[in-house]
Amino acid sequence: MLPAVSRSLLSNGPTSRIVLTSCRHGIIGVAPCNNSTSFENGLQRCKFHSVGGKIISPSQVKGIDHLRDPRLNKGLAFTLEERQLLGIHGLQPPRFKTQEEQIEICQESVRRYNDDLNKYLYLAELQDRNEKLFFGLLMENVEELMPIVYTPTVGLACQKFGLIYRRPRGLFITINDRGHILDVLKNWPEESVRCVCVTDGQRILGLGDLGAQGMGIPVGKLALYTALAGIPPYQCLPVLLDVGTNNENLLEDPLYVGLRHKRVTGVDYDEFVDEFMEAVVRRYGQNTLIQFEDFASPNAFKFLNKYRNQYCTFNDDIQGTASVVLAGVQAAQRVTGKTLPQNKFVFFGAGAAALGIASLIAQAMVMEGLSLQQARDQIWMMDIDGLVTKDRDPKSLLGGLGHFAKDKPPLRTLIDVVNEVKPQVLIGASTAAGTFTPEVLNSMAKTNERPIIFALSNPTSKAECTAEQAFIHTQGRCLFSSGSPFPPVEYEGKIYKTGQGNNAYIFPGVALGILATGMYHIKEEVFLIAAKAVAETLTPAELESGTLYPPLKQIQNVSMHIAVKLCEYAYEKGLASVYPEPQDKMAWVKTKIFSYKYEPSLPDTYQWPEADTVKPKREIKPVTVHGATKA
Ligand SMILES: NC(=O)C1=CN([C@@H]2O[C@H](COP(=O)(O)OP(=O)(O)OC[C@H]3O[C@@H](n4cnc5c(N)ncnc54)[C@H](OP(=O)(O)O)[C@@H]3O)[C@@H](O)[C@H]2O)C=CC1
Ligand SMILES: CC(=O)C(=O)O
Ligand SMILES: [Mg+2]
Repeated sequence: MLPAVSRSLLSNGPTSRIVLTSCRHGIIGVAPCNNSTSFENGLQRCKFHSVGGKIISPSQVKGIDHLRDPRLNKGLAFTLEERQLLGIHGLQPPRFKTQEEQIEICQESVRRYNDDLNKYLYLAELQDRNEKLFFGLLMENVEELMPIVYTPTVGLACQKFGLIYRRPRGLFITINDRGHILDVLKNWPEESVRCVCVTDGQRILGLGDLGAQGMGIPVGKLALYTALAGIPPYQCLPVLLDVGTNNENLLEDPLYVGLRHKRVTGVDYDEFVDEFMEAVVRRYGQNTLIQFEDFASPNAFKFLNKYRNQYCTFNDDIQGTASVVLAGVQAAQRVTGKTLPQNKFVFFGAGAAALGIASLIAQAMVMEGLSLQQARDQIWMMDIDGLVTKDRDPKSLLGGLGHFAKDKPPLRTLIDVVNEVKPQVLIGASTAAGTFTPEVLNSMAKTNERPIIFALSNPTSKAECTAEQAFIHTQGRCLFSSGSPFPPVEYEGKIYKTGQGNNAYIFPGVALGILATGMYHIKEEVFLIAAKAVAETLTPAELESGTLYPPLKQIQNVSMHIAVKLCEYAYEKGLASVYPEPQDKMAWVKTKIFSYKYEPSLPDTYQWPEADTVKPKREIKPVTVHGATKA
């Protein structure tokens, strides 16, 4: 006998047809076919999930699905009633454990691994097994576990992707899918995707071209969308665009899982990305947020400029990084007492991250009264060839780098530039480990009471200097931040905490603000607002301890604060598309937040067969064994 919900579907009248339904839960069931039923890609859409992908139809879930589907699984937290009514009684040990107890066990389990990659694998397996437990564990232990699901360990996971690959997560779209990318996108089982994070794997952290193995990055970024900003996991889609790789080692590696040829470039590549963007909005709507991540610098700038007024998109490496560094600089002003225009900046590395930061800082200086040229004059850029000067070939100066070129002799080394410029702020985004030498750090300390040092390159192995080196060689006076985390440093009896100057302080909150307001395009002001929001959440006590960013355990509050500020901005400027305007913006933002807490698995709507329809007990018939009759 079918449960009541299905029975009611079957009795929809003589004109109804019954069709097989496949939904995002991978569930097959029956549903009536009528005018309100939509067909797409040969399958009927699951009407039960039309409310934000949250509602689960009990009539369509088999008992065992509650243990096998990571979104339904609660492990030993199913009550006796749930176990019996869902038909999973006996499929688990008889003990009951609350979610809190389960989180404690997971904490202990993850700590038993000495190797970070094994911790990563444990967490990936947990996410595949029990989504709410995974996010509960992550959200309650951000400081301890962010370095595992994110930088630095995610870098190692990408490098070893071919070896550790177990279960699919995210969508792989290859250059061979041109012409039917929408069909591939339709294979994604979620109906209510709101955010896409996409990479082509060409510049994965500071590790270079990892091709298809770069998938770990959008997966990690989107785990932070949920863990740091509460964006529901089913609204997030990680995408890897595989156009090949120029990494010779990977091309020869039998474990490599991507297309085994050099990168496709030029018009074919551009049209491929165009088709992908169109396919996303066709399937999920015009204001689906598309975050570009870890593209090589020329492509990063090209797509940002091409799409920013056409789609709801931003480039995290350019804009998110710019915002987090500006936040750190604004926080540092409270210590140094200098206004933004009173600072000179030297950038070591002049790629996507550095140029994004330089441009946003210049914009912020203009808001404090400088002309754009005066602002740019305060900023000195260096790349692998040394100081960026006016005598360079203009065609080699991409992404607006030429705006910062100086009319100076081409100084080659960082120490020469630091000695010449005497900057207040030194920013590394070069992927070149150890380049902030003791000599460079000493020079910063000689000309500044409180030198400001950012070693942004990821993962840890690529940082321009360690936190310890920064404090030792500036006699404990620097204000230091790094892209990947460093433990606190003890120097001459004092403990210094360091902040993580990472765009993770920005992109989750920005995404939450965009979703809450339905903005169609993301203007540069968004990143100025986000920077201010981060800087103002830093308390004087935290600043006193040496860090330029709020502690990671506060990062969920930071994201909400950013989202509220973006709500205020979007409604004031008429950029929001969600109406009516919510009066209490914080309350509104909170309605968007995913809760990792387990919910009852027997919704009120669930109706069980009435007593008279229950199948009677099986009659026990006597059987004959070797001629004798047994009851
Ligand atoms: N903390 C954070 O939130 C973020 C950190 N990052 C990190 O920043 C780093 C750079 O990223 P991104 O800007 O996108 O990368 P790009 O490849 O776009 O830029 C790298 C820049 O560094 C220069 N460079 C490379 N080697 C040296 C060297 N030995 N000496 C001087 N300059 C050098 C390159 O010069 P040339 O072009 O001449 O080769 C280029 O200008 C990465 O490690 C990335 O992980 C990025 C985004 C966010
Ligand atoms: C943090 C980040 O986005 C990067 O290193 O690329
Ligand atoms: Mg990145």
